[in-house]
Amino acid sequence: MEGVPPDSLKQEPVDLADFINLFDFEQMAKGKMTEMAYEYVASGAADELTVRWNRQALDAIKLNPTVLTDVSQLDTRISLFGQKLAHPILIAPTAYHKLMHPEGELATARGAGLASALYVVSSFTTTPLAEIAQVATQPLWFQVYVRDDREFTRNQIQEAEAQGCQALCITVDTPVPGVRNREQRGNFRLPAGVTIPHMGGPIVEKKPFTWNDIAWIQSFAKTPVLLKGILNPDDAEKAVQAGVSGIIVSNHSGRNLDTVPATIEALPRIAERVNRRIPVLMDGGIRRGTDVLKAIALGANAVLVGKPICFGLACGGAEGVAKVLQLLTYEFELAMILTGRATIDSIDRSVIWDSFRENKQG
Ligand SMILES: Cc1cc2nc3c(=O)[nH]c(=O)nc-3n(C[C@H](O)[C@H](O)[C@H](O)COP(=O)(O)O)c2cc1C
Ligand SMILES: CCCCCCCCCCCCCCC(=O)C(=O)O
Repeated sequence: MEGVPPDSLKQEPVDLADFINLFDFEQMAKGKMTEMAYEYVASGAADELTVRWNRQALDAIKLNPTVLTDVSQLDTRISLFGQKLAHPILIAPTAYHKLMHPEGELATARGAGLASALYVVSSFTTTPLAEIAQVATQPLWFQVYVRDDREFTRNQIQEAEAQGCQALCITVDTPVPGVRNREQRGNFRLPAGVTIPHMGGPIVEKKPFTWNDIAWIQSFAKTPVLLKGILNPDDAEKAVQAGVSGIIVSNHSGRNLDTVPATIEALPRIAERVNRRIPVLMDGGIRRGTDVLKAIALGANAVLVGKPICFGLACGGAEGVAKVLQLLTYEFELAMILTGRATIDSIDRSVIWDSFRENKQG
């Protein structure tokens, strides 16, 4: 358990056959992680209203299935920026994987490989990107927190691209972290020996982070640039005007600004404004195959999953991560079959029961 105090993780074997849906992982992970790590992952900002709304809003959407459709040739494949993916479920960037499992991000990358999933590596990775890239068999993207030291950020991005990362997700919703009361009570700190090799030292200068920085990143980035953390349709329009390659509709799992809307609520109006000019991805509360279907129907090209990956990692390392993704893709395939949709392109607004459709279609 290199770099992690032996008592910081409770690694007793679990039988992954016992996990039948994504919610089971959180239950089990609570017993497997230190309290500090569990509170860090599970919590949201302030009163956690947005955390709850992410789930409630997805639950409230009803489906409108079509019967007697030929779904024998089910095809979940998508293409993003020319990259061919087996399915539209990506691993969201989450920090500090060595708090969840001694193999940290290496296990996550292996799990992504087992489940044919694209993995967005956090800039708060506790494992160097070069090592992750060595074990990855699926595409990697890199998430960027823009540093006060912009030369550091430029080097970080160039290093990520040199390691083979195929896109950059610039997180724009966290100029500062939110009011994280549970994290504060848990007295969050990194255990001795766990480091974040791609974040650099402490902040020395509070520098504004604006659209000018996005233009600057695009001036040297060789890979597609996505903005992660868009909720406002006006910002989505500015992102298109700025020439970015894609956006991720996200409220950071309710960890930053509490009381912003659920992402599934923000998604349709953003998708409408973007009007397919660039891909729109979405995350926040995706736990069921039907959630993936609803997000695609309401305008997402793909979704990302955060907390369940952390819990899967804590429960079973690479196999736990893979099991989370396999359960979700399996549920998604069933949802496609049961709604009569054989391809991703055929998942449109008509699969949403009309009380939730903005443009009623009779
Ligand atoms: C424990 C944890 C750590 C996270 N770390 C990052 C991060 O380093 N960078 C980032 O852009 N987003 C981070 N996020 C946000 C996720 O990328 C993603 O937006 C969110 O988790 C999706 O919602 P979900 O967890 O409900 O699936 C983190 C989320 C969690 C739960
Ligand atoms: C080490 C200095 C970092 C400067 C960059 C500022 C970005 C804000 C940092 C927020 C911490 C969030 C950690 C991971 C995360 O996104 C989450 O927990 O959620």
